Amino acid sequence: MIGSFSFACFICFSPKQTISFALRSTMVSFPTSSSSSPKLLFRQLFEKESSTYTYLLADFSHPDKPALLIDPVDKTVDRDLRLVKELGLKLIYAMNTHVHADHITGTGLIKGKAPGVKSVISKASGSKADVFVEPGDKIFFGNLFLEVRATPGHTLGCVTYVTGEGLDQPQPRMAFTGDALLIRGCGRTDFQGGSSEQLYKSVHSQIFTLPKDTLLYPAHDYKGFAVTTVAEEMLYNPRLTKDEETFKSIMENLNLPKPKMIDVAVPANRVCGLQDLECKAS
Ligand SMILES: N[C@@H](CCC(=O)N[C@@H](CSS)C(=O)NCC(=O)O)C(=O)O
Ligand SMILES: [Fe+2]
Repeated sequence: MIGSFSFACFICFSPKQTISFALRSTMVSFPTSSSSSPKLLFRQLFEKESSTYTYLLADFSHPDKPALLIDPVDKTVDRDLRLVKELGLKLIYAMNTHVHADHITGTGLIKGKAPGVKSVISKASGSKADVFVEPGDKIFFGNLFLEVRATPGHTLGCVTYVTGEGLDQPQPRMAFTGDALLIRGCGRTDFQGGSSEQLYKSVHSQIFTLPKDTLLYPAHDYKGFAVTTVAEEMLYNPRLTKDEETFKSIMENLNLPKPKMIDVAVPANRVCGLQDLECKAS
């Protein structure tokens, strides 16, 4: 223990939805060596059938240890909830970066197994969820927050969640890019409102403008990578370093087969995955 202090905590999803309350807290020592902040607990989890990354983030210095999951997968929900329990965290949000086409989101199952957890997705996704986020919104967990950036192009409603700026926030910043930016690649743009023109603009205006040392964490990796940085992708991304016309031509000629689960996954994910009884209509 290194001291105690009072502070205000804000839960703020949009300028219109702000709840604030005062808390008394005790700072605890740095919980993990995998994070660059004294408060953030961070875990990168992998689902091997769809090569999906799920991210667990928590404010470990807050008495409740509030936590969130980004892009949970239905098949690994039990693993993820076990980890949350083992670490003594209170899961408050199960979030998606977009409507996934290759696997069923774990958010619906999580809501069934851990009542009180709220599902989160962008308003632009047109999907059901408890909380709809828009660009600029902040999703607080304890004293930490994620900021929402719109990064459409892979799908219309894709967002990137970026750790907040400021002394108490993790440095370097971390950005969870979904399928907008993959390590040395990017999401395909040939279905679900995809647009290569939009994706190019999204990455260049919303991701490549972040500080160069920002750690980028994608929703998938098919090549064995785990993390990259803005600087690395601006130098070495084989698609996004090209000019816009070349990028569009690359994307038009990918000729990828449709994801095996697309016909099951997209309809399920539009209603927050399996067991969506608690999801509110959009
Ligand atoms: N083979 C997989 C699907 C692979 C795929 O299409 N991945 C997507 C992200 S999931 S929507 C993608 O955008 N890939 C880009 C790329 O360059 O590979 C399956 O059948 O599920
Ligand atoms: Fe996707």
